[in-house]
Amino acid sequence: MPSTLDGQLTMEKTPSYFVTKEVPQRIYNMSKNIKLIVVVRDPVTRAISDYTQAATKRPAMKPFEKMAFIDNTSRIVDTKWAAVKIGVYAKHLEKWLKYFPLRQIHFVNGEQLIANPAGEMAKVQDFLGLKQIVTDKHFYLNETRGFPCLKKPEGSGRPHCLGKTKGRQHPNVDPHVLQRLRDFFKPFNAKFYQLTGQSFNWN
Ligand SMILES: Nc1ncnc2c1ncn2[C@@H]1O[C@H](COP(=O)(O)OS(=O)(=O)O)[C@@H](OP(=O)(O)O)[C@H]1O
Repeated sequence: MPSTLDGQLTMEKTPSYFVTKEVPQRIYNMSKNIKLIVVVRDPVTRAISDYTQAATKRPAMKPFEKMAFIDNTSRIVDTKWAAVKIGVYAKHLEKWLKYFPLRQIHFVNGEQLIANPAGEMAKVQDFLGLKQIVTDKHFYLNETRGFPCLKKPEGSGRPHCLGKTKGRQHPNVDPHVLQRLRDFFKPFNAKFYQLTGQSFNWN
């Protein structure tokens, strides 16, 4: 991490921090008072998003319906598959809570970040003790992308949307497979709501 002067905030993001088991202790050793932000979304949609991204790089990948289970007959969810494993948020969070109190962790609701970006950003700014600089004036819905993009409130400068690798079309997944995954994640989601004190209404 670069040095931070008085009055400055340094931010750093990598999605894999949340799920890499050595990271909470490493970060604790660097700073016990650090503020942590985790963006979470429905783990079933997250798994499909993860798969979509991987399948773009590896077109020979098996269909999602085959990847999700350990074999074709038993319908046991493959918890070793990263797309599934990462979505078991409660297990990852428990490791962080051994080092950091909940008040130092802020959870951004990934669905709300799309539906109401200014609202989610207000909570982030609050958590970081910042003035409410980013507001609804900074977002507009890009109809073509179907996602919010950033704009300068004064109308000057070009708007900025995330790159083409974000907000990709997901494959249609067999509804029975989706239901099986929903059932699998249900208790872990409940545990996550209990640990965070927040309900994300994923089921
Ligand atoms: N504003 C805006 N524009 C485009 N996409 C948006 C936006 N806000 C959130 N999202 C969702 O972000 C998902 C991609 O995030 P990732 O977690 O893959 O990003 S990364 O791992 O940090 O690179 C991406 O997932 P996919 O839809 O599966 O591509 C989006 O659903």
